[in-house]
Amino acid sequence: MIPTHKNTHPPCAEQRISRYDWSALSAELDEQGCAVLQRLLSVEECQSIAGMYPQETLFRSHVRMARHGFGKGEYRYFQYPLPGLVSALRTALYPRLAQVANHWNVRMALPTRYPDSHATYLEMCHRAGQLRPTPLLLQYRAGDYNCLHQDLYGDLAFPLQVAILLSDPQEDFTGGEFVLTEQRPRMQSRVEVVPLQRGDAVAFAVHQRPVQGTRGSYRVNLRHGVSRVRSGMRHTLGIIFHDAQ
Ligand SMILES: O=C(O)CCC(=O)C(=O)O
Ligand SMILES: [Fe+2]
Repeated sequence: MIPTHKNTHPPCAEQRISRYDWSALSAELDEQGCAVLQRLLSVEECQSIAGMYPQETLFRSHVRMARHGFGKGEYRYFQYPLPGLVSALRTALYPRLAQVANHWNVRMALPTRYPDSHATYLEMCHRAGQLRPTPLLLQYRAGDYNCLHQDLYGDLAFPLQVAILLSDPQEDFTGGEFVLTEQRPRMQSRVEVVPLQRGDAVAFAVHQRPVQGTRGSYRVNLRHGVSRVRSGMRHTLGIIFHDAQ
């Protein structure tokens, strides 16, 4: 029998990241502070990652949001070594976002420049005492929500992060929209609701970004959160690029 050379392996993270139009995504990040990478993960990959939630040995800590006033719902931070796909996505996404981050810092007149490789950036975090991994898995049930926040865990903070919706908004849950707010100096705040399908990733600014004004760039302060889940269950994978103190 003639073997069929159909490649049934999922593409490696670097390959799938390189398929996106990064000049369009970078322009969207510059203009809006967020951009969606449609269908970054397959349905099977989403189910497999969401299915890790009860496997306690994969995680370093478990946070019940209501106890801290963060909202309602729960999340777990992964432990090193991260699951293969989570680690590969973190490594492959970083250099694309580092270019955007460096461009932003030029525009905001901030001196920090980010290295090209995530391994080098993690070494910087580790030298600064930020050793604990930050990728996390979130789980929301009906009535749960995530208050507006910024994921800062020490002096070093990479200015962009990624969240991947692992549940199907048509089948698994209703409500539970990803939202971003942008606080502008001496102006009213702007809100953005980001529509996501299962497997979509949203890249967004962690805490500040430049906005082009009539007389140069000014800085805005961002927060993100999730509106109340009306029914069902919603899982998200969060990829944060700095490690935590
Ligand atoms: O559940 C979400 O969509 C948001 C998760 C979140 O806050 C994060 O990934 O940092
Ligand atoms: Fe967050």
